[in-house]
Amino acid sequence: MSTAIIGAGVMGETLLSGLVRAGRRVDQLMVGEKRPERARELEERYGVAVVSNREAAAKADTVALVVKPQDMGDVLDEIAPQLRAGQLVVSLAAGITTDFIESRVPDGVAVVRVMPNTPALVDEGMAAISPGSHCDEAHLAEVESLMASTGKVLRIPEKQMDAVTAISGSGPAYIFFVVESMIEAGVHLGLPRATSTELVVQTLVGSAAMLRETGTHPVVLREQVTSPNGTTASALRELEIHRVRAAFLAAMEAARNRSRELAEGS
Ligand SMILES: NC(=O)C1=CN([C@@H]2O[C@H](COP(=O)(O)OP(=O)(O)OC[C@H]3O[C@@H](n4cnc5c(N)ncnc54)[C@H](O)[C@@H]3O)[C@@H](O)[C@H]2O)C=CC1
Ligand SMILES: O=C(O)[C@@H]1CCC=N1
Repeated sequence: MSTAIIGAGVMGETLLSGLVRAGRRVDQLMVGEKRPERARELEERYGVAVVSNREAAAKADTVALVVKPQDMGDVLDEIAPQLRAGQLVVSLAAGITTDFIESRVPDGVAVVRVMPNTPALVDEGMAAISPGSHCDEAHLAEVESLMASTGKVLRIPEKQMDAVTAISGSGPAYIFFVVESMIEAGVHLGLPRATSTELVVQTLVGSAAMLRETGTHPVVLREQVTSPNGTTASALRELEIHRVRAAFLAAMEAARNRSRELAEGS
């Protein structure tokens, strides 16, 4: 089964590198990319063929669209004449609905919407997938296997996609923001930057491993760290005073709303 990736920016390369690491034959992969210097970079790095979008659409069994939501209409108009029944189009773009894609491709082309995230680069990705209306179990299984090469995959109803985008699609950015803030705080407290960075990164990795390996609720894990009248309680009081919990809710509502706006083309 050949796979084409159209749009090889951050997420397109993440998908491509994951497929290569998972052992997909490079001669079964191809890339369509608008920027010539970026195309050359990927050819050199992976030995993958970079072809026109139309050639990619004509040749591949599965066509993964990884361009910005605002570019999706143009790309679909460009490749639609090359697509034929039986092919599978997979969109990784925020906001873009399967309805939008299905209205622009020939009948009989199956469509699956995916929301991945960047930890896929280290095979710890979280991808959610939703079928379009002409999609059967084999198509979903194909996309599941595509995304499972770089992490976990969850099947969800498409109406949950905007919320999923706000939580796991954008999620790594919130975590990196927290990490960056904690490292900076360590520097303010007098720690060398390298020491602060090592402390914060390992604390994050250790906490994530506890969540996954114990399956214990995060509230319980937080309570275990919070000694009566101790340091953690003092810190958590400040986070509540500064309404960090409310800020997270507002931030993720904003991301969900932005995903909805992208569906409307803005
Ligand atoms: N970066 C992330 O963490 C995530 C991104 N996504 C989705 O992935 C998509 C791409 O996002 P990024 O990789 O971050 O953006 P990006 O800007 O890094 O990559 C987009 C790529 O598409 C190329 N491109 C644009 N028009 C093209 C065309 N007509 N033909 C061929 N290539 C074309 C650009 O040159 C660029 O290399 C977006 O729809 C985004 O919503 C989804 C989940 C996470
Ligand atoms: O920021 C964005 O729009 C994309 C979608 C999810 C993560 N990055």
